[in-house]
Amino acid sequence: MIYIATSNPHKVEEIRIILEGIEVERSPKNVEVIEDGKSFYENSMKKAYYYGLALNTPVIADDSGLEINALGRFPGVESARFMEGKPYVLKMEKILKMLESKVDRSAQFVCVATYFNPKKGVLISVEGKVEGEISREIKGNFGFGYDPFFIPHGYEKTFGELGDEIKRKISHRSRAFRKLFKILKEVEEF
Ligand SMILES: O=c1[nH]c(=O)c2ncn([C@@H]3O[C@H](COP(=O)(O)OP(=O)(O)OP(=O)(O)O)[C@@H](O)[C@H]3O)c2[nH]1
Ligand SMILES: [Mg+2]
Repeated sequence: MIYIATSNPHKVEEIRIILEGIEVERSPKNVEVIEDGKSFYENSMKKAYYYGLALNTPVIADDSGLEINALGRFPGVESARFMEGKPYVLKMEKILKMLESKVDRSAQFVCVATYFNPKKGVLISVEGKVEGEISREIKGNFGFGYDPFFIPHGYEKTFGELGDEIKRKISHRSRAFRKLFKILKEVEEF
């Protein structure tokens, strides 16, 4: 069993599906981590490091977000803090307004997955991405956050409409965590 260094239950559910066969649990402690990093890497490593120290056992962390190219890869590492506390539908409506005058609707979800073993000082971070575009309408209730207006390349529907079956195969999170555990199978007894 391995703890996930997150306060986000949606991530725990998705990582559990991705890492089928490996038992994962949400951290029993909520560790206050200031996510002031300029990159997903910095925030992901910070979360893994501080949770790993607090729990004194190996942990995995995820820092992720949506980058919209015509908006200078906004909201990026600010994805969670943009309009903090407001429902995601309001965040998405605001972003759709920001995109009204733009031709380029390309975007990508990015996830950096980090493993930290405080006993051996092993820290490994890998990135996963899924390219796509921002839809003109908010559609579907699957997934979480900005899923209902992100259409992954190769599909006509949003992640919100496509659901777990597709997302678990192609999402930024599944790509990052599958890559991470491929390495861990070699370097740590997983
Ligand atoms: O629609 C989405 N589908 C996804 O698959 C996805 N993955 C991340 N995000 C967004 O990016 C931010 C994460 O911020 P984040 O990595 O800091 O996580 P968080 O603050 O929720 O929990 P924690 O892991 O930091 O405790 C939040 O705004 C999420 O909505 C997603 N949105
Ligand atoms: Mg966060």
